[in-house]
Amino acid sequence: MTAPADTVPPAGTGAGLRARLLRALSHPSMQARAARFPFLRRKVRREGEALFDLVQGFVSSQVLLAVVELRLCHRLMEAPAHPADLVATTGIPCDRLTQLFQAAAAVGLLRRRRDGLFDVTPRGAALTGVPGLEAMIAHHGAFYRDMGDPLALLRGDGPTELAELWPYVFGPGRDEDPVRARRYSRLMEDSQALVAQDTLSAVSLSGVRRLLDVGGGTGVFAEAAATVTPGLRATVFDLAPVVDAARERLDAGAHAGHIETVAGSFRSDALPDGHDAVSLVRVLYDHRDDTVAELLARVRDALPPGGRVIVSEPMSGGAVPDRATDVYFAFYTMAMGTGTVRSQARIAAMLRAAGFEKVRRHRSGRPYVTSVVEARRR
Ligand SMILES: CC(C)=CCC/C(C)=C/CC/C(C)=C/C=C/C(C)=C/C=C/C=C(C)/C=C/C=C(C)/C=C/C=C(C)/C=C/CC(C)(C)O
Ligand SMILES: C[S@@+](CC[C@H](N)C(=O)[O-])C[C@H]1O[C@@H](n2cnc3c(N)ncnc32)[C@H](O)[C@@H]1O
Repeated sequence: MTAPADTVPPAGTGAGLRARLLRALSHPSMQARAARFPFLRRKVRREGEALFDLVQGFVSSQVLLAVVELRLCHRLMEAPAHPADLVATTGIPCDRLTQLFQAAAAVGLLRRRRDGLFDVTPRGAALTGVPGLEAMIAHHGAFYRDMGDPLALLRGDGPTELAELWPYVFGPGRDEDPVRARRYSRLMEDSQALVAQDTLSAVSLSGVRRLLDVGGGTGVFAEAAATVTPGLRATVFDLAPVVDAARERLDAGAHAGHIETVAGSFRSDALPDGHDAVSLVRVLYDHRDDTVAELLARVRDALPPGGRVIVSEPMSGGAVPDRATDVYFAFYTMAMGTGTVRSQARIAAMLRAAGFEKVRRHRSGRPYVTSVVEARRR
């Protein structure tokens, strides 16, 4: 099959040369021949490994899930062990458990010692300490089932399990079950610690007296902001069942007197005013462009001229696609139903269209945790 004429650059241009080279590299005989040249051999091997890594990604993820479900890193942090030591408590035959230990060592979570015992590596120890990470890994079953047929997901055929897990994206009405709201709030709460840490190291809130955290969940970000900003008072705005859970959490914490909660929907209610900054942490990527445009208009209306809006969430790499956000978060938000990851440039454009100026895109140290864009109301 030949490519359409407009995709094939004229012969003799650099792009034409590149297209011919790529076509040649797709032939097995050419791949074998390239591997015979010492200066190409390393490149050929690396490309093979990179392709194999893509092929086996799901299997590695499921090894990780088994490690998490068995609390293997926790157990081995107490004392190094041989797989045989865990047969009785796990109910897994020794030969299979040995395979799991080997696999976990191969992906860098465990280390096989000379005496045949296994212990954890710094990576395995870090896995147990990253707040919310094990809960996130454990809930991936729903996501992976949605990814089981990626073309159906891309076409938007049928319901997805993640949409059931995060029902609030469909708006009030689907989100009144308090047990369900508590469950998703807990997942967000657990994974918020790193996001708050990176957001607050990207932006300084000094000078902000009143912060409104829209879609603030159970108030973890508001608390973190109050902790690093003396004198800051915050308001958490979220749907009624989430706000109930927030109040319960906040009342037991150190900043209860400094953090108010207001229940409402940003789809139908005006946002509370009297704040000099508004944060939107992991909120926009849950929603379609029209919902986001309306929300940003409400944020603008709630702020005084010069007031700040801070957007923090995993963002697409845009012109330079990013592995964590353009793969994992893009498909995660797609499976949620209405969400999408947007690049910093796209969010900046939406902010400008909503009446904001002086847009700043902060460089992210960990795009897989969050990226930040802030702006001022005109
Ligand atoms: C001791 C010896 C021998 C050497 C020491 C060497 C040394 C110092 C090593 C360093 C060890 C160390 C301290 C490592 C620390 C590692 C850290 C902090 C890792 C952090 C990793 C964070 C990860 C992987 C975060 C993942 C986050 C995910 C998957 C979040 C998903 C969130 C989702 C899906 C949210 C969904 C909610 C919604 C609704 C879409 O908004
Ligand atoms: C992904 S969570 C983020 C929570 C928190 N900001 C965080 O990063 O952990 C999105 C939040 O937006 C809230 N939300 C969704 N739709 C909303 C609406 N229409 N009005 C107010 N809050 C809403 C959800 O209840 C949820 O708490």
